[in-house]
Amino acid sequence: MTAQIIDGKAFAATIRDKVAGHVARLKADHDIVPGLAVVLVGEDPASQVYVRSKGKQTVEVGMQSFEHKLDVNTSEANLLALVERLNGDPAVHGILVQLPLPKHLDEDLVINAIDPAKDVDGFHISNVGLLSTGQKSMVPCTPLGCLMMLRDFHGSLSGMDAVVIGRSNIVGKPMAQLLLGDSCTVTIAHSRTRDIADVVRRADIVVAAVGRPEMVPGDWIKPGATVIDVGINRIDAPEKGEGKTRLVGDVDFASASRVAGAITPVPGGVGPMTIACLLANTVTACCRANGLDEPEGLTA
Ligand SMILES: Nc1nc(=O)c2c([nH]1)NC[C@@H]1CN(c3ccc(C(=O)N[C@@H](CCC(=O)O)C(=O)O)cc3)C=[N+]21
Ligand SMILES: [Mg+2]
Repeated sequence: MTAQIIDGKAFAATIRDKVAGHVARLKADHDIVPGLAVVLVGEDPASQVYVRSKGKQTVEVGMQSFEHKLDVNTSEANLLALVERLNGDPAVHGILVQLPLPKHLDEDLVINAIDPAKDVDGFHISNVGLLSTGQKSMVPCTPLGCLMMLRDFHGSLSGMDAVVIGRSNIVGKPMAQLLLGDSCTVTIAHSRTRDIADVVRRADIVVAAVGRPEMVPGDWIKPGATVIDVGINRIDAPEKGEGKTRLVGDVDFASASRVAGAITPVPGGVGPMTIACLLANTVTACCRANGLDEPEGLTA
């Protein structure tokens, strides 16, 4: 069997089209332009690439983009002062502080300083609590994108066995909450899970989010299962030439795609959906801030 490829890049383009439509309507009917502020501390090259990509796509769908770049040695007080300023800025509906932060900055402190209504990453403890109790919240972009692809492919997820590999606050835990919300039977597996191959082999849905290149082999996958690969790992690719690299997921695509029913590729799977959902969350936050009906099909 050869798995169907779930094209996240194409799906993300349809999400951006919907977002652009809502943005145009907000402008025409209410003279409102949604704004997204992205804060980058330091000069990590990969982070710079993502931030540039976010800014470009924000503008492409008609929203305002505010980029704030701070020196790698910036103080916590300085960063918190910026967050406060953005919290109070009515042109800013969404705030994203790019993670990871340099070691001397307390990520939890900074994230929880963001106004939860502007927390388009969904990382603030208020949003985490709201999501886990099934209340309206801002939902983390990567898990939201995964959920959208799963719903699109399967329709209802009710009663399916889902295994999430990885227990991070940014992907694993919120992913599990969303799958539970859609009535899956959810297992979270991680580095200490016993007989992990057998645990994963039970799953109708596998979401791999560990950040270890190609750690999930095809023989962990139940024939016909749907595999969502969240990992984006840059590895050496000497076969492409001296010093070259390539992107791979947390799943061994070659072997898994021979067993799975459907699978997301890397690149072109979850990554583009993450950014599309960031734009979707910004429109949602803007509508809520203005007491307007929020866009349908762009929230969990
Ligand atoms: N507060 C915060 N929120 C984030 O959402 C966040 C973050 N910090 N820190 C860094 C990670 C990483 N991230 C990616 C988003 C899109 C792609 C993406 O579009 N990737 C392309 C490939 C890009 C390439 O070629 O390098 C793809 O998978 O097809 C990748 C990575 C968001 N992050
Ligand atoms: Mg830190």
